[in-house]
Amino acid sequence: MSSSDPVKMVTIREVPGKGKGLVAAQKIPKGTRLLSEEPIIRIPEDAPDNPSLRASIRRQVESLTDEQRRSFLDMHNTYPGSMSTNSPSHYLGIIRTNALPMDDTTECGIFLSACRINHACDNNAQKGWNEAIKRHTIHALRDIDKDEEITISYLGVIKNRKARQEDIQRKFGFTCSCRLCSLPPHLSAESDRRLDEILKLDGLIGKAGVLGTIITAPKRVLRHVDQQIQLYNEQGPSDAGLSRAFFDAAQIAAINGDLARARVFAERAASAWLVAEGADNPIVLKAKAFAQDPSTYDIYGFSTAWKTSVDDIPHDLDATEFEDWLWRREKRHEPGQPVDLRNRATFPSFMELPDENDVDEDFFKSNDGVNYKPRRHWCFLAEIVDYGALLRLQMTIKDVSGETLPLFFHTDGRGGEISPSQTHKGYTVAILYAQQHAFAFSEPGIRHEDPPLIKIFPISLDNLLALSDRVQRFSSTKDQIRTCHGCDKRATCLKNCARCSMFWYCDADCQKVGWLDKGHKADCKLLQDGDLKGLFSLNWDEFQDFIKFPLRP
Ligand SMILES: C[S@@+](CC[C@H](N)C(=O)[O-])C[C@H]1O[C@@H](n2cnc3c(N)ncnc32)[C@H](O)[C@@H]1O
Repeated sequence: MSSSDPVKMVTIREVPGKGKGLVAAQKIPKGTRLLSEEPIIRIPEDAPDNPSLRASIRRQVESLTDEQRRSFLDMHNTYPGSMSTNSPSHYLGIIRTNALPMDDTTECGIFLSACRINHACDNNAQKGWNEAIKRHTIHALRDIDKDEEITISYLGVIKNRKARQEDIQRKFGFTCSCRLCSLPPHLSAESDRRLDEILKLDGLIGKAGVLGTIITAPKRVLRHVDQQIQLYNEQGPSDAGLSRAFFDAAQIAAINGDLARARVFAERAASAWLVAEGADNPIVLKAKAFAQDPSTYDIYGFSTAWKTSVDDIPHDLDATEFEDWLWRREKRHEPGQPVDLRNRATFPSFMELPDENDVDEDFFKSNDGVNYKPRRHWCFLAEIVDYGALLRLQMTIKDVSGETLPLFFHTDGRGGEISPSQTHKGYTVAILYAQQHAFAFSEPGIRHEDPPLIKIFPISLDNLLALSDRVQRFSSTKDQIRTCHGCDKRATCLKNCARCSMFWYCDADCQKVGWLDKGHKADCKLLQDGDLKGLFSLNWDEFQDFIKFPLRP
């Protein structure tokens, strides 16, 4: 990250097809500050052309040294007006062609070397205004070879090829032929798909809002950032959007009280910004301060749903496990192993459900942009808190995150399909493909229309989840080793319960312990229900066609 002599590091040269450009005079490591310049001329951004602007520009040009003036007048002008190189229109044309924004001010400026840098969509350097030193800086985003051209992006957000080409042509009047714009069609299509997806995720993350889904469904927003970062990394690791994305993740964690992850994300944002902006840039200092003590950040702890301390950062995980922890990724479901009913991707809370009025791409996919079908199956679990029937059966239910909501039965039989013996406080409803519905006369809830999509299990939600924990422990196999439900011994040759075929035992004695002392009598009775067993054995991640009750795994 050193800032050595810029004269030696870069040089201005003719670049075929682009006029002049900046070229590396030596090998330059990633993160090196290539330039740090004060403006020689500054004007208000988007200033209208009027006599006072022209007078200000003339004054500034006249006060340049001879060498500065020569360099300024040698700059490219895409606004040919007056033929005279000494006229204010020519000056203004040069400024409009070359000026770089000074982000924290409302001005833009002419910088003798930075304004010589040509554009590439896969730029190897990053431009930025550093308010602390009042200079414009250029940093190497990756290792740059001697004689390689230094490039920056003239565009704010990187879009697909067609949109980029249109923007560049419209705003700057040239056609970009960088490596990214010259990819063969199939690779270009792949890159476009990633960039479109990144942009779409950007929209979803931006829409989330500090008091919106960041609090009510934080895991979903974090998943969007996780996906975005994976796409950035596939696209090319040096995109400037990466630092922003890590900082977004740090904020999502901090807002929800998760200091451990907030620290890790903020550290990653700081390191990415350090490369692109340099150690003295306020944004790097801000990210470092955030990482140092995320609890001092003003958005910390709006919710305590994810409360952790910075000491909770795990140190004994391998790289993949650490990323899974960091991003709160649901454990991938291993085929042949029982499904975990605590997995919120498959068994979401109400706030995590898709909204009926939106196409939530987390849940649905389309091949033609018109017809959508589920990406996977999902099932909403909630406990009956209350119920009644006026015009139709209605329930108040409590979901996995403790939120209560209404469930209205808009079936042909207005809920009459549900037998009274099932309508019981403390029982758990399971609704396949549930979506959020905005009722005109009540708070948001679920409008249930299709009888085969609902099932009521005679068990409380807490007990169902506890049963799922036991199933995870005593019904799964790792390297052909199982755990005896009676004595916890781990072995390969256990016998399974002949009734439910899900729990395993060393022998009849252990089975007796399991049955009488460890609650298997009740569990086994519940597991006689093929639908409950189905919840544990269905392949939820692969959607072929809609499933319904009774489940046929
Ligand atoms: C800020 S100047 C860059 C320096 C300029 N080449 C010069 O000779 O002074 C911007 C202009 O450079 C040219 N330019 C920049 N990037 C280019 C690229 N990738 N391909 C072709 N021309 C480019 C365009 O004419 C553009 O309007």
